[in-house]
Amino acid sequence: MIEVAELSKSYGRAKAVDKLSFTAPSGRVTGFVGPNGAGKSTTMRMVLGLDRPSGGTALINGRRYRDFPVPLREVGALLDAGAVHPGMTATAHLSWLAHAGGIPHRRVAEVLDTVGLADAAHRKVKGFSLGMRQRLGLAGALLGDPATLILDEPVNGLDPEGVRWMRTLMRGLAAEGRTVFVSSHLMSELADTADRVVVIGRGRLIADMATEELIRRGSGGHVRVASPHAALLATLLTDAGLAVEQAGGDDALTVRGADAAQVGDLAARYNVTLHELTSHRASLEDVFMELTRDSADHAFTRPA
Ligand SMILES: Nc1ncnc2c1ncn2[C@@H]1O[C@H](COP(=O)(O)OP(=O)(O)OP(=O)(O)O)[C@@H](O)[C@H]1O
Repeated sequence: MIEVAELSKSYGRAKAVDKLSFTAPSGRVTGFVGPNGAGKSTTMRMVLGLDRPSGGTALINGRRYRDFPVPLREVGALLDAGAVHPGMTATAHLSWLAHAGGIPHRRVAEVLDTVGLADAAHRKVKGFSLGMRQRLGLAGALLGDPATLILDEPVNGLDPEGVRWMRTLMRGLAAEGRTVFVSSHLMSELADTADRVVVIGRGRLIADMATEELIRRGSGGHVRVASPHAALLATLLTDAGLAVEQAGGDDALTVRGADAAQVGDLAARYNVTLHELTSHRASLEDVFMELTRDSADHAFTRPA
């Protein structure tokens, strides 16, 4: 379990992370999402003891990262997949990490196999694609068979097959009881993977809840209804206090503020024939855009 309490980091007068509190439980994939510059990497670096907090605490299974005698056995991290010496082979890089972290050398071949790089074990990293580097970074994170994994944008650079593979792996690691804490600036990347999401913007907590609940709370859901009497139906729905828009084509309407049953019941009461009645849930991406609309990094939106 990762417990972050009132965690803050200032760079001069700028607050990269601002009194952030959340928990990432064990046995779950917790997504950590926010627009570019929201403070995700800074938070992860503080959890990993790489940056010193200006205030607050970050604990992994009740201890600070730097208090673990053999950290690699407790926490595996994938931060910057580019941070590998290009002249090293995959095996040499992992052997060096294993040696430095007090991990038995046999783990090198095991983790290369887990991440699908066994065939590239003796190739130099400079010839690796971004996706292969991500896999190698993940192999490094898994080396000490840790109970906690902290992965910063792990699907970055992976092709669709690689993304699917990474999702399955993350879910498998959580199913084994591990804490999997994974960041992305795209909510959609985590929609099928994360049990919980922690959403931040400008260093502050925006939401911390089960993924399903976050979708439910979003206002992007709507009902699509089509009728040969669309104009009459639109009037009836509007009179009932619902927001109604034309949905493309003369016969179709988009209705917000009611579920499909309520729309269908209302149409039945007035004997209005329906040709279509479908419910559309808000996508996680819709909810995310709604939540973070005002918190995107200024530098990101400022015109060049
Ligand atoms: N070493 C530093 N010195 C000064 N400012 C920094 C430093 N590191 C990060 N920042 C600032 O802190 C804020 C948060 O950055 P951070 O990299 O943590 O965001 P992020 O959510 O990981 O973004 P991205 O999705 O783009 O990686 C940004 O405004 C960034 O410019």
